[in-house]
This record gives sequence, C-alpha cells and structure tokens, in this order.
Amino acid sequence: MESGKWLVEKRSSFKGDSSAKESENMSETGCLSIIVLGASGDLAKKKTFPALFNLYCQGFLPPDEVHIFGYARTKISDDDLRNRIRGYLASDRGSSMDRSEDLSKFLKLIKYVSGGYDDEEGFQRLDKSISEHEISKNSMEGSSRRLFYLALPPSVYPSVCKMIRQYCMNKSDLGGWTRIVVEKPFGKDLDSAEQLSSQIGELFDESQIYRIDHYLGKELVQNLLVLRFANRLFMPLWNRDNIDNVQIVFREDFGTDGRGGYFDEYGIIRDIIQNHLLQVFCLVAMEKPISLKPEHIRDEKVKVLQSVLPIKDEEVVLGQYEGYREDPTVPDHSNTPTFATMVLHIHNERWEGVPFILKAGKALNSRKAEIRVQFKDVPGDIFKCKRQGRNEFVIRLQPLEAMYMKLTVKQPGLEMSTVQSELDLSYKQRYQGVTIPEAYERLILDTIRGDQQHFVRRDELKAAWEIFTPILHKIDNGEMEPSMYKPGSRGPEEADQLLAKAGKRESNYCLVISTFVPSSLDFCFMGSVKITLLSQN
Ligand SMILES: NC(=O)C1=CN([C@@H]2O[C@H](COP(=O)(O)OP(=O)(O)OC[C@H]3O[C@@H](n4cnc5c(N)ncnc54)[C@H](OP(=O)(O)O)[C@@H]3O)[C@@H](O)[C@H]2O)C=CC1
Ligand SMILES: O=C1O[C@H](COP(=O)(O)O)[C@@H](O)[C@H](O)[C@H]1O
Repeated sequence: MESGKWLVEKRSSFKGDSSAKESENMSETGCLSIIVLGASGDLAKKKTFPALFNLYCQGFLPPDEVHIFGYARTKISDDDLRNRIRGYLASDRGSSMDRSEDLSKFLKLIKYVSGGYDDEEGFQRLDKSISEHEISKNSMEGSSRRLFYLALPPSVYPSVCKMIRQYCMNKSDLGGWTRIVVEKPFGKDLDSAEQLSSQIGELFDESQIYRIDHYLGKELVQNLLVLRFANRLFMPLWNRDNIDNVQIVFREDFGTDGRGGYFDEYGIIRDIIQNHLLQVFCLVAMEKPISLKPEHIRDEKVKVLQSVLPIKDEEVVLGQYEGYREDPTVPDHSNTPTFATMVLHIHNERWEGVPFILKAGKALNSRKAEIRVQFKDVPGDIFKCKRQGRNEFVIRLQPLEAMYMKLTVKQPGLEMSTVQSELDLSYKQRYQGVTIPEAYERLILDTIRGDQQHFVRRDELKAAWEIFTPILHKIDNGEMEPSMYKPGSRGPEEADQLLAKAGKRESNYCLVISTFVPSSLDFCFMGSVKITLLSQN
C-alpha cells in the first residue's frame, strides 16, 4: 500500500438511511489516531493491541501517519502500558520471523492518557494529545481520522460516547472522520439493547458505529457468502427439499477461566449464541443479497432473523458444568447456563420445517466451532442391504479451518460395497504457507476502511434480541434450570436427545488413511475406511 493514501469506500452520514447511501472512492490523506479505551484491560492486551501490531507489521498502519493512544483510569505511564502489552505482541503466529525491530518501533507509537470514563478533564487531555499528534504530522484540520475502540464494559459506553462526542471529535469534515467500535455484549435483552442503541444513536450516526462480532472476522465465516452464492453446486441444494437439519456448534474445552464474574451476569446464550452463532446462522440461512454492498447483505440478515419463530421451551436444553460455582466471583446458587442447545425454526419458503440446532458450551470435551449441514436420505435407495450414511457438508471454523463433504462411494475392491468418504478441503494442506489473519485484525482494518459489511447493524441487533429475550427472561426468573454436566464431557445427555429428536443422525465415522497432500486440486478424494459408528461431535 502506498504510504499516506487510503483507498476507501466513503459513506455519507445521513441518519438511519444507510441503504440509500451511494459510495464513492476517494483517497484519505489525514493522519490516523487509534484510541483504545480500556487499554489496561484483558481484551486490549490479548486482542486489540496484538491485532494493531499485526496490521502495523504488514504495512497497514504507516508510522508517519498513525498514532495509537491507550486510555483508562489506571494510573500508569506510557512505558508501563508498553511493558504490559509487550509479551502479547511477541509471537508471530507460528512463523519464526524476528519481529523485535518492528515491535520496538510499534511500541513507540503508543501513548497513554489516564482518566475516568465520565471525566471531562480526562477527555480534554486525550483530545489535546490527539491534536498534538495531528499537528506534528501536519494533518490538515478536519482531514484527520479518529478511531475510538471501546474495550470496556458496556455499562460505560453511554458516558464514554458522550465524552467523545463532546471533546474528541475530529473538527470538521474534509475527508476525515470519527468512528467508534463497540464490543459485545451490546445489551442484556431487547429493552436494554434498544436503550443502549438509542443513547449511542443520539450521539453518532449508524455509519460511525461499528458493533464488532469477531466471528464475522473469521476466515471461514467470511467464506460462507462466497461458498453459497459463487458455486452453482450449492444453489439448488440449499433448501428444505434437500437439507434435513443444520447444526451450528461452539465448544470450548475450558471453563470461564478467570472471567466468572462477567460470565455469570451473561451466560452462554448472551456470550456466544445470541451473537457469534446467530451471525453464522444468518450467513447460512439468508437469501442472496442483491449485491455485496454492506447494506444489501445486512438487509438480508435482518429478513431471515425476522423470520425466526419463537423458541419453544421444550426445544431448549441448558447445562452448567460441575465446579462452575467454585469460582469465588460466581454466586453459590448461580443458575447461569454454561451450556445451551436450542432449535430455531425459520418460517419462510426456503427453510420451513428444517431445524437449525445451535449449541454452545464451556468446559466440554473439545475446542471446536463448526457448521454441519446434514442432507436428507437418498430417496429410492437401491443399496438397501447396507444403511447409507447421509451426505453432510461440514465447515470447520476452528481449529484447523476446513470444509469437507461426506459422500457415499464404492469401497475400492472387487465387492460392490459402499463406504463413506470425504471431499476434503483442509486449509493447512491446500494453502500451505498462507497465514490466515486473526479476526480482530481483519475487522479493525475494515473500520479504518469504512467497510461495515462485517459489523452488526442496529436493526439486526434488535431482531437478534427479539429471538432470545423471552427465553432469557425465563432463565433469569428461575423458570428454567440448567442440568449439571461433568467438565470434559459432551454436556448434558438431554442435549443429545434433543438433537436426535430434531433429526440429527450420527454418521458413519471415516478414518482418513491417505497421506496424499493435494497440491493442484481444490478438492480431492481421500481414501478412507469405515471403522465403527461413532459420534463425530
Ligand atoms: N476479554 C475478552 O476476551 C473479550 C471481551 N469482550 C468484551 O470486550 C469488552 C472489554 O472486555 P475486557 O477487556 O475483558 O474487560 P475488563 O474487565 O478487562 O475491562 C477493561 C477495562 O475497563 C475498565 N473497567 C473494568 N470494569 C469497569 C467498570 N465497572 N467501570 C468502569 N471501568 C471498568 C478497567 O480499566 P481501568 O480500571 O484502568 O479504567 C479495565 O482494565 C467487554 O465489553 C467484553 O464483554 C468481548 C470478547 C472477548
Ligand atoms: O466472545 C467470546 O468469544 C470467546 C471465544 O472466541 P474464539 O474466537 O476463541 O472462538 C469466548 O471464549 C468468550 O467467552 C466470549 O466472550
């Protein structure tokens, strides 16, 4: 990228009518200030600063125009902040490249300002520091760009936004901008989310607000649109005539890991399902957008969310892992689910009658996030003597990104017997040497470029909360209790029973025995033998 030139899609800032916006390409020349509010916290050190460092190393944050500010209440110096985050920036995602020179240059770009989240003087000091940087870079007033990243608990979003609006906006509009990035959880239910949206909406236009959901930055989540709408193969199959059920699964093999206090207030539905899994659900189930413009994509997401029927109590299983309450920050009688499985039904022409099973859990037997699209049985099956496995299309978001299609094929040999095998696209094998960017890295770059495609729009958020609020209120009121499960297990047994009832069929387990590494083919057959009937989940 040419230093000093940013080719971006510039949006107009009319309130509430983002779909009507025309975009125009223009280059941005003003200097860029990235302000991490809550710089002393967990997210900032683990995700935000490392993502910024990776962008810096790749040349996306040129040192002659970018400056980074940390802001929080903790009284520390610039060097204290640099030392706090240094250890999180050192590794280069598995590569042996020495980045120590980049690291010291990057750390020099960071300044720290201490102040409260409703402290006028603090924000005036912050503005002064930003302005000094802008002046030192000869940035024309009004052309500078200010990106505020709120790595903070949502309780302080309104006051922080008010302070930014009052004291820290860029001064006029000569191609510059002010944008804010807010983290989930954005509210706790429909009312609180709407209230928060209104409070922030009074201060910033929708086009300035980037509601981040880091699952939208994952490589295979971003691939979903391409997969569905750029492949003729899938178009005629992606519907109720062919698909029996869809499972969207998130599993973690560790518990709340020192975040028990936060987690207990929210629970697994608010922490994972209402946002991450629902965003994946949208991309799997939505109709084709009329173009790739962010507003067109988000319009389709809203439509499918609005077509979801109310969740039935009997199609929800909640769990809590044994030992969860031993965390001193968790109340002794906490009812908070650390596991949930639920079935969503979509009332539209494409999906009527197809269960979408959303499942998420902490302290389970593995760490995995995947989408499983299970096809219907073959009608008029002529291979009756052996029960055939169903076709299944699996997209593994993590770890080890992959997608594979389970097919029934002839078992190689003289007999006419069948076996389940896989068309396998494992990214590590197919894209050797390619580094897959971290979700936060991609999304922060999008905020700088002004691309809101992978961010959650206000009406999308509202539709998402509408789906889950009734069930969340029942849990909060103690009307639904979680079943206990053992850490390291599959979760409560009732969850498997619910899945079986919803139509999920265990498929034949395939042992891939080929060591052939595809080099020129996108898809290849891999030899496999059926060893036993085992669950793959
Ligand atoms: N940590 C993670 O892995 C993830 C976090 N998130 C979200 O990101 C945001 C930040 O998360 P995280 O960094 O973990 O949060 P922290 O609890 O670490 O808080 C960040 C900073 O905010 C300040 N702070 C904490 N509590 C309060 C409070 N009650 N009132 C005012 N200020 C407070 C503290 O800074 P100081 O006291 O110095 O002002 C703290 O260092 C949250 O919205 C979270 O839900 C989302 C995904 C993952
Ligand atoms: O947002 C969150 O996500 C993480 C899981 O993210 P991943 O990218 O590692 O899958 C989860 O651990 C955390 O509880 C939640 O707040």
